Amino acid sequence: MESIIKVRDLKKFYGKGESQVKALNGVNLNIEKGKFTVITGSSGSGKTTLFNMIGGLDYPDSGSVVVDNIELKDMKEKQLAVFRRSKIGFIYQNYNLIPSLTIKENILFSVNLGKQAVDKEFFREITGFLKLENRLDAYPGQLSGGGQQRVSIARALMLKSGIVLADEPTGNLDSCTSQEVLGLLKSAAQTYRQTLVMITHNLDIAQMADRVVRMEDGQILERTGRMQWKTTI
Ligand SMILES: Nc1ncnc2c1ncn2[C@@H]1O[C@H](COP(=O)(O)OP(=O)(O)OP(=O)(O)O)[C@@H](O)[C@H]1O
Repeated sequence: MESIIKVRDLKKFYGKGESQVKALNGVNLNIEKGKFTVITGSSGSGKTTLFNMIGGLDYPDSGSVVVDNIELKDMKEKQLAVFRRSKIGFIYQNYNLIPSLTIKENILFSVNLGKQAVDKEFFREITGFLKLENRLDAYPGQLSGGGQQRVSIARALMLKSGIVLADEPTGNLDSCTSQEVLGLLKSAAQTYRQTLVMITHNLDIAQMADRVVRMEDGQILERTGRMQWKTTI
């Protein structure tokens, strides 16, 4: 199986001396194309730091991240910004919608930012899939939390980037809405052949994934059997 994301001996330390935090302490990870991977682990284990490295939002101290055959550490800030816009659909806990734009404008925001042509047929399909077709002229504040998260999923999918990174996407939703939104996100990722990487504390969500990797103290533990884990270093 082809790995679309390859992380090699990735390190990111904060601070110096005794107070130094090894947020990523030699992470190795291959993520297969088209699969749904969950990254879980306790608070402070390094999940968000890893997410930021894979998404080209921050530079590591050492090691390498290759996304879709692109080595991220070789890129300058501006190139990374272009990479993020074109290659990654981001989904966050707080939705990150622009309140003064309509739902339609929010969904098209990333595509317009990247100056990509809008595929109108795909837009109709995605908004139908995510049950947003009747809310396109509304504003984010007029939608429920679940509705707003469906908008951010639509915005990520519209990029057709192939990779969707989601950081606790249901963290602000009740459990019933979480299930609905996750079901839609998972089936949309499958239908549109996206590689979905999701950070979550929620073990119910982890059960829906093709693969679960757990982080601890800046390292990846891979499941080797029922409730057994080993480091990948
Ligand atoms: N900018 C920073 N400056 C200093 N320390 C940081 C910084 N960012 C993260 N850290 C530290 O690095 C470690 C890993 O943080 P990270 O946010 O990646 O963990 P996490 O697993 O995502 O935690 P959570 O589940 O609480 O979001 C933590 O000890 C955190 O305090």
